[in-house]
Amino acid sequence: MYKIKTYNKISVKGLDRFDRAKYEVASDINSPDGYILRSHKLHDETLPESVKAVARAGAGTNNVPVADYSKKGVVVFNAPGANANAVKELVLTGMLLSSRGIIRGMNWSNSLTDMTDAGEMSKLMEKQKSQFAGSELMGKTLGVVGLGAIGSMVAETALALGMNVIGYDPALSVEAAWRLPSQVARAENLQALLSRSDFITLHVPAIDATHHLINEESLKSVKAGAVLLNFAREAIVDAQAVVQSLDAKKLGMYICDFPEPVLLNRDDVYATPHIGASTAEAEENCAIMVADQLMDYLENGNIKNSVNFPAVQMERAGSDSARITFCNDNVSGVLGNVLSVLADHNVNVIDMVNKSRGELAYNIIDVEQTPAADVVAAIKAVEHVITVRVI
Ligand SMILES: NC(=O)C1=CN([C@@H]2O[C@H](COP(=O)(O)OP(=O)(O)OC[C@H]3O[C@@H](n4cnc5c(N)ncnc54)[C@H](O)[C@@H]3O)[C@@H](O)[C@H]2O)C=CC1
Ligand SMILES: O=C(O)CCC(=O)C(=O)O
Repeated sequence: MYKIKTYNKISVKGLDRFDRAKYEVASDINSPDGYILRSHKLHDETLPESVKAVARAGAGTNNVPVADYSKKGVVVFNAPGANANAVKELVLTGMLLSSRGIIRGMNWSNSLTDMTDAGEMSKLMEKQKSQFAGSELMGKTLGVVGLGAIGSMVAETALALGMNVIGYDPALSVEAAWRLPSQVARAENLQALLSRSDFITLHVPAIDATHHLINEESLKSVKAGAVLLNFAREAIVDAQAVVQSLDAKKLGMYICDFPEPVLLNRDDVYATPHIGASTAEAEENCAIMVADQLMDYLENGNIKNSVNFPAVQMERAGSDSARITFCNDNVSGVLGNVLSVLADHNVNVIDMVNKSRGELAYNIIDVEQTPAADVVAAIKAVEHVITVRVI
């Protein structure tokens, strides 16, 4: 029986993927084999030794101490692209809210509670509506920082609305580059993007390199009146610097998914409570994707969509065979030493795969018979081997 510990509200559609004959799934569970979580922060928690994999039902993994877990041989999965459409739609909403008098206009309408005559209300409305006039998105320039799953969808939608789109992404993957519409112009650097954009939207991960990417210095480059949208992470923007820029009438508005005390109760800030991925569809997509990945790893050792391990997939050699998986420091000779252990114990290898990523290597070896406990112990004892499983 595998045990899965859940954190946060995980879609039932995803949890239903786990066959309850083989899996116990609960928020309160001892010695779990795996975790499924959303934004719950794991940095200050002790990881039980039983945990083999952690599945983030979403995109960002900054709430998981990935580097520490890598050292322990714990695979961290995420759900790339599974909530991108939900975020894209909220970004679009943010752009529309910032360019039209929607919120102020609705608040004004709702304040007319003393009026009882519909005709009088209509007259007043026609007289006052000019204070809520706005501008259109068509023809404006959108700068997209980070052109991955979300950034590319936002860019595509903006182009369809008749906007000009420029993008900046120094780490763009080949796959993401193929996905990108050819009309997206490339900015040489962040400063060039900021100086040309009427709207700036951030879609980068929260990593050391993006910490306070938007700060006092970079905000000097924005066009007067530009709207900044942050549906990525709080840490990417220095909120204090944003407030200074808003007060100086440089930045026009800040639309974000991360309220901070300094941002509250301002007409030029709209802050939603981290609801970018909070749609039924996104929650289901993410939960289903990571549940499937977690099961395939626990039951077969296959790895898909990990942020710290290589992608490794191998068909089972046959129903009579057994599977050994192990992960090790990515140094030479480890696989050879493990194969020597198997040879010394007359364990015949049928099929195998070995891949590495950064400082880690991961291996799947199908063998003719289930290895005895002393063979597993001997593999574990090989220098640089981190974890071993027989499945
Ligand atoms: N508000 C919300 O609820 C949600 C927020 N997010 C946040 O959005 C981020 C992006 O999500 P996805 O597009 O799905 O991820 P992704 O991994 O598909 O795309 C991220 C892109 O950022 C680029 N990048 C990395 N460093 C950069 C830098 N210094 N400058 C410019 N580009 C850089 C990468 O090359 C990549 O193309 C996530 O890491 C997460 O923090 C994601 C989903 C929901
Ligand atoms: O699960 C959530 O609601 C947060 C989504 C998110 O921020 C992400 O996927 O990176």
